Order: sequence, then structure tokens, then C-alpha cells
Amino acid sequence: MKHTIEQMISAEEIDTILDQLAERINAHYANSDRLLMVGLLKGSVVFMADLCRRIKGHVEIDFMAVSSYGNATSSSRDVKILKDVQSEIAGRDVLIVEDLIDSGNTLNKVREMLLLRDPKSLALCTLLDKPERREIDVPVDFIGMTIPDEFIVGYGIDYAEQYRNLPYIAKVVPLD
Ligand SMILES: O=P(O)(O)OC[C@H]1O[C@H](OP(=O)(O)OP(=O)(O)O)[C@H](O)[C@@H]1O
Ligand code: HPA
Ligand SMILES: [Mg+2]
Repeated sequence: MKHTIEQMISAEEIDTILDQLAERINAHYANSDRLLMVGLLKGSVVFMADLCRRIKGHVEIDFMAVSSYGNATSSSRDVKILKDVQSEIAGRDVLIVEDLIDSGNTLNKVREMLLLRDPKSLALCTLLDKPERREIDVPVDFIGMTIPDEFIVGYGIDYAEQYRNLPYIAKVVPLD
């Protein structure tokens, strides 16, 4: 698809959003030991790197790879687990770290899977939320920013594997 991109959220705004999110997460887990942050590859990598450096205390990180979009711009609803976490989940405070919730299919699948392993607690954090696109209701505990129904890229988020390296978040604008 021929397209261009337009900046929506600057690197400075992302920084502020992360400071605020980290403050809430640190307060929530003040009495927790061995918090496990689970990032969903690949989209959450940049967000996870910046967020985990703001979290205080004993924190561990791990990753899962799930994919539903491939190179398309709409959810296949068939969420595939491509890589599981290596960490023990039972008895742990677990925070799933996601870049973006759109239909909710990805987070819903991961949440259901991790709940079966008896975590002490399981919470969800997303940098961006697109509530207008939701197909499945997922309880999200920490939301960085709510955005309108635009296809977005940057700061780890791709369109056909491109743009993950942008330091800001942009929307994809189709050209005809
Ligand atoms: O709420 P949903 O409709 O499920 O969409 C959100 C998911 O889609 C994107 O990942 P994608 O599957 O494209 O893989 P990626 O993280 O490797 O880019 C994004 O990073 C979220 O993980
Ligand atoms: O807006 C988006 N951008 C990139 N990948 C996505 N996966 C779901 N929504 C999006
Ligand atoms: Mg993803």
C-alpha cells in the first residue's frame, strides 16, 4: 500500500507518559517481591526497555512472542504462540507489557494462558489503547494513552516490519 506517515506522539510526550505509568506501577507493586514483567514480542521491546528502567525494586523481565497480524492491518483473531516465557509464573506477581491493544485478541489470549499457571497476581499494561476497535473485553490495569482508530507505527510498532525504529509514534496515511 502506498502511504506516508504523520507524527502523532513525540518522543518527549512518550517520555512523560512513561514517567506517569511507572509512578503508578511502582506504587501498585511497592510491597511486591520479584515482579515479573512479561513483554510481548516484537512490538513491546522498545516500550519494555524504557519502562523496566523506571521500575524500582527486584524486577525480572521475560518475553513471549505471539502474532496475529502478520503483514496485514487487521487482526486475524487466530493468535499464535510463537515463543513462551522461560520464567516460572506460579506464585509470582506478573505484569504483561504490551505496546498496543486494538481488537484485544492478543492480550486476551496471553492473559488466559498465563492465568492457567496460577500467578499470585496478573495485571496488564499497555502504552496505547484503541478502545474503538475492541472485539473482546480485556481488563487493562495500566494504560499510557488512549488513541483514536488509526493504524499506528513507531516506538517498536510496525507496518509490515517497517518503522519499529522510529523514536516517536506516527499514524499511517494511505496515498492513492
Ligand atoms: O489487540 P490486537 O488486535 O490483538 O492487536 C494488538 C497487537 O498487534 C500487534 O502485534 P503483532 O501481532 O502485529 O506482532 P508484533 O508485536 O510482532 O508486531 C501489537 O504489537 C499488539 O501486540
Ligand atoms: O495500529 C496498529 N499498528 C501496528 N500494528 C497493529 N496491530 C494492531 N493494531 C496495530
Ligand atoms: Mg505485538
